Amino acid sequence: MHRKDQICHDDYQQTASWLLSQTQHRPKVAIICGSGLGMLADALKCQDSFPYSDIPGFPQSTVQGHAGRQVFGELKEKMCVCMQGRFHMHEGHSLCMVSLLGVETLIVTNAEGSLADSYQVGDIMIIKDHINFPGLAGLNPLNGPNDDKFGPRFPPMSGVYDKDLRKIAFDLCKSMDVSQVVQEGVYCMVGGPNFETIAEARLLHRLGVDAVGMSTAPEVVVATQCGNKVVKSYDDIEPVNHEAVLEVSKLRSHMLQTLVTELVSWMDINNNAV
Ligand SMILES: O=P(O)(O)O[C@@H]1C[C@H](O)[C@@H](CO)O1
Ligand code: HPA
Repeated sequence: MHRKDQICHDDYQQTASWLLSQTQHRPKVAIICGSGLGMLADALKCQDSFPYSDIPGFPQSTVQGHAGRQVFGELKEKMCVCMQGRFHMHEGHSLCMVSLLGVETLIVTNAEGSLADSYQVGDIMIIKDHINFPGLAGLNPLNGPNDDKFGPRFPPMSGVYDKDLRKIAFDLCKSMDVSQVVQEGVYCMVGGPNFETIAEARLLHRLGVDAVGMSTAPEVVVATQCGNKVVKSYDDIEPVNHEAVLEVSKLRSHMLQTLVTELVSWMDINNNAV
């Protein structure tokens, strides 16, 4: 949603309360669907879905391949909420408010560009850590006066990507017999919306970045401040333009959907509908 220095906790709370008044679902897991990966939301059973334009105080998703709906429903009998369309920093928003819905675990997917020499187009990478480039330069979603209702002023970011959930994801990939296309690596967020120059890509590669994209890090920073566990997977691609990104993400969309579905089914979650 909006930057925290523009919108306060009460505003987020009003939006969250409105959503909770419109649905019986009380999700413990939130899934952010990356470019071209919105079918994760379509798979939810007993859906209640809300176009962003109908949600009070919600911005619009403007990137092609992001439908712009908040979808509540069940995945393997676990209550989830999917953001079918995320807000990128380059769209002027940098943060989601799913924590106020009672969500405890965030699963983030996206479609990004590979830099690691050993990666192939279409590989799936499980993120083990990130570099928040805009954040390092002062463009942080936590900028502005801190409201302790969100979380601490100086939240630690070591061990953000939950080790146990990552292990479960890898074990699931083994049992799905797809380990050959699954990688683990470091993701770097850049501001976009232009893709990197060759010199910029080389710089990131030298810094140890395995894949680069324009999202995810701010969502994970905010979710971590709010006390959520995060697991992250994404299609790793070598794009030349956004259409190519969407095309490649289609390659693995089914596999990613199965992986996220199985991961959710393994989570120890108590459903508590109203
Ligand atoms: O939402 P994600 O991170 O999957 O979207 C990527 C990043 C850019 O917005 C866009 C570039 O193709 O796709
Ligand atoms: N760079 C930044 N963002 C991206 C890329 C990329 O190469 N591919 C998909 N999103």
